[in-house]
Amino acid sequence: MNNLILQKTYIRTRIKHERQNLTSPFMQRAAIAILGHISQAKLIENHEHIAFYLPIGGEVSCMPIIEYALSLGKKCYIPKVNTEKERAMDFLPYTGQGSVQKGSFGIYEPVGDAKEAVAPSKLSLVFMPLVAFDGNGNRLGMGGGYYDTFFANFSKEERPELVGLAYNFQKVPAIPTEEWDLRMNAVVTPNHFLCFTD
Ligand SMILES: Nc1nc2c(c(=O)[nH]1)N(C=O)[C@@H](CNc1ccc(C(=O)N[C@@H](CCC(=O)O)C(=O)O)cc1)CN2
Ligand SMILES: Nc1ncnc2c1ncn2[C@@H]1O[C@H](COP(=O)(O)OP(=O)(O)OP(=O)(O)O)[C@@H](O)[C@H]1O
Repeated sequence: MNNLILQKTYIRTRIKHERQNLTSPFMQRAAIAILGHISQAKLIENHEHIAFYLPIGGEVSCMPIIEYALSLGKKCYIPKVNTEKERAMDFLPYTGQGSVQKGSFGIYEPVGDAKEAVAPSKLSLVFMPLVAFDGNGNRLGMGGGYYDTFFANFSKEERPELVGLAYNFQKVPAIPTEEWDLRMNAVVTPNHFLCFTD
């Protein structure tokens, strides 16, 4: 393995380990605090088609934000790994807890198939799971390359607003980057709404 991949693997392992030990009250408080920043910034109000994720392994929960977005009449989508292609996922409509089941990697995914997926160009706001981030908006994910691949063919202008959700301890001094790594526009933590400039 080259040095860059080793560094990514090291950061990923360390932070994933730290995330495993979070308690449910801690995670609930964080999710509510994050919703507070998002509602105060009126981030949801300007968008109609919004992508979320359903958390695993100590990721920040989007559930309070999803409920808030649904209450505003927004269309919400959740990723589903497309097992027929490499590093591919689709965003399917989220209509409530009854419409999801455990899928790839043990993550809850919508029951429907890829035919129901939203056209990627409709999404204007995407909440991203992440393992670690840095002060330049670089993101380290689970290592599957799913988000990088999904947005690889978008030009900068077409790309939706990418907003990571994280706990404060997921911020690291620097994430080593490869040419395909996406930069996020913002990261929301329980303490801060961090916007990154170009
Ligand atoms: N909640 C959530 N949904 C998501 C993602 C994500 O990061 N988080 N993804 C973003 O890409 C896609 C799935 N990508 C994944 C890529 C790799 C692994 C993975 O390596 N999992 C470990 C076990 C999980 C763990 O460590 O807790 C494994 O299978 O060994 C999981 C998901 C689509 N849906
Ligand atoms: N646009 C791309 N073109 C070719 N290969 C890619 C691309 N994006 C990602 N990959 C491949 O996917 C692997 C994982 O990428 P990376 O470590 O950046 O994933 P990640 O951002 O942590 O994962 P995820 O987006 O699934 O959360 C890379 O080693 C690379 O081989």
